[in-house]
Amino acid sequence: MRKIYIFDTTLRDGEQSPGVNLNTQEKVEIALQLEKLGVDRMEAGFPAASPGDLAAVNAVARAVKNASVVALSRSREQDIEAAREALQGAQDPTLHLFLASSPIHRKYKLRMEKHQVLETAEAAIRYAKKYFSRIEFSPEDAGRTEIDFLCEVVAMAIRAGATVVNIPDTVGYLSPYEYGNIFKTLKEKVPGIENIQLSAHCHDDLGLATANALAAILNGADQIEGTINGIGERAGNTAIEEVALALETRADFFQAKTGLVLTEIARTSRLVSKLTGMPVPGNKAIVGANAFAHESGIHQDGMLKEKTTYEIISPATIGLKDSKLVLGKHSGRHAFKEKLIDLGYELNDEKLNEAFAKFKNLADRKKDVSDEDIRALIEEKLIQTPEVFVLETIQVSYGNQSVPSAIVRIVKDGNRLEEAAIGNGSVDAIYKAIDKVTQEEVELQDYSIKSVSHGKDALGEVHVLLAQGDYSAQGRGISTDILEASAKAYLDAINRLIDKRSRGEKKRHGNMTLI
Ligand SMILES: CC(=O)SCCNC(=O)CCNC(=O)[C@H](O)C(C)(C)COP(=O)(O)OP(=O)(O)OC[C@H]1O[C@@H](n2cnc3c(N)ncnc32)[C@H](O)[C@@H]1OP(=O)(O)O
Ligand SMILES: CC(C)C(=O)C(=O)O
Repeated sequence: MRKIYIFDTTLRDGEQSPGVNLNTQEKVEIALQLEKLGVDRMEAGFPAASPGDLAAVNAVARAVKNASVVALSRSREQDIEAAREALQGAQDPTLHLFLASSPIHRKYKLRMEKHQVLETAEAAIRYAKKYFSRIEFSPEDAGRTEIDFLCEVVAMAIRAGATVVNIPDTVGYLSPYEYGNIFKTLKEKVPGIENIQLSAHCHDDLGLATANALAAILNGADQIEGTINGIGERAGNTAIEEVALALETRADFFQAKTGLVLTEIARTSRLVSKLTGMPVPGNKAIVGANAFAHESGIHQDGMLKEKTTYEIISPATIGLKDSKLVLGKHSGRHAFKEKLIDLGYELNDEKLNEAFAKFKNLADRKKDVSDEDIRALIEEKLIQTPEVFVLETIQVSYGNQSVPSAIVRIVKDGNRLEEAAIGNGSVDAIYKAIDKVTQEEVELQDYSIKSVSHGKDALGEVHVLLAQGDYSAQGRGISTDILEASAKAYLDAINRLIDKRSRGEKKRHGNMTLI
């Protein structure tokens, strides 16, 4: 199996993500984690960019023992000197020199002719060779460079002493077929190419960074450059975790592997996200929160029967505990029952069906149904008392300049009863309308509300305590809407009061309710 070297540039190209700025301590923390991950080379920064970056690269160079620390430099002596200073103390330093080679960059940015590009790059490599035994050279925007000129540039870099030649698709312009062909052509045409390593550096402007890196591997690339979570300039770089897992999962096809400690991937991803402040999208391959989460009933049923039906990678491979079955409106009974067992509930088929119907109802109104939501649903069911009054609908009118009003429709013995009322607030209006329907004279002694799950669509749980003469009862209501939860709690307490009264179950002692 061929070894593919991993050149991590999270601390350099990754840091070029707009809005990201890592201080020395943060760079060292990430570098040490990258070392645990087992990257072969790590680009720590661009020392000529600022004294702060020079110091940060130096701190990384001194901290890291098991990977080559790399510093980026333009093809200019002053940048090379800055990189030299920054890499002092490194066990195995690499200098990364670059100069653009494409017609657009030559004409507009560098204002150089082809021969000047060749001369400038050669002079820089030869100057650097006095100080560095490992030199990587990158013809920037190689992807849009005339192939014959690119061959000339690569041949020059090899003659001048580069040990790795990198082929950047700087603007993420190429298709995998075209990018792979560049490697094939260089291998066929450039003398001495077998004496150096060829590297791939791709950007994700067209969403092709990982595909292009894999195409490069299929056509002879020895090294892949990329970042954790795919962060980087504009749309980012090849995500290292994607390449590593593609090679691992499809070793049969690629016949190549990285030396990464794959179980460190999830931890590294979280650290990079935390310190760069760049959240990982939920649907991001390998490290996104949904990468091992299954929502639909048919998939969940398959997963419960045999995980490989819907998972090509085990979450343990990247250091995660387990896959997640996320309950939502597409879930089925198998997954729901499994979740209940996890949460400690064992219901018979009839109760399960009832709970499942309630769950589907909630899932229609709520994006994710959490464990707390399910507990709340089940417990509400288990402690339910006979329902004399059943809430059918409420309609509330509220404006900060008008008097709140509510209309409630309640079913009793199969008859629909409707009443309207105004109140000091929306809840007060609802409660007055309910009083009119139930004709029960009750005193609201306590009202509390709390959220039982997270997010804007969290379930709200309302508790009320009602008193009527010698009787008192608590009521509880749960809904994604707090007014509906309030109405349900109030009616629940009235139903319990009626139940207690019918059983002669008195009494309150002071503020204590006997249950
Ligand atoms: C594809 C990539 O990701 S390359 C890396 C990109 N990263 C960065 O640019 C981050 C760090 N950069 C910086 O801090 C600054 O750009 C610096 C310190 C390097 C240079 O700053 P300044 O001297 O103010 O120059 P500025 O950035 O405005 O312009 C770049 C100059 O470098 C030249 N240049 C660009 N690439 C190279 C190169 N590889 N080798 C030599 N010269 C180069 C440009 O032609 C321009 O030269 P000019 O001033 O003669 O026109
Ligand atoms: C410096 C080079 C490798 C680069 O980052 C690019 O071309 O994208």
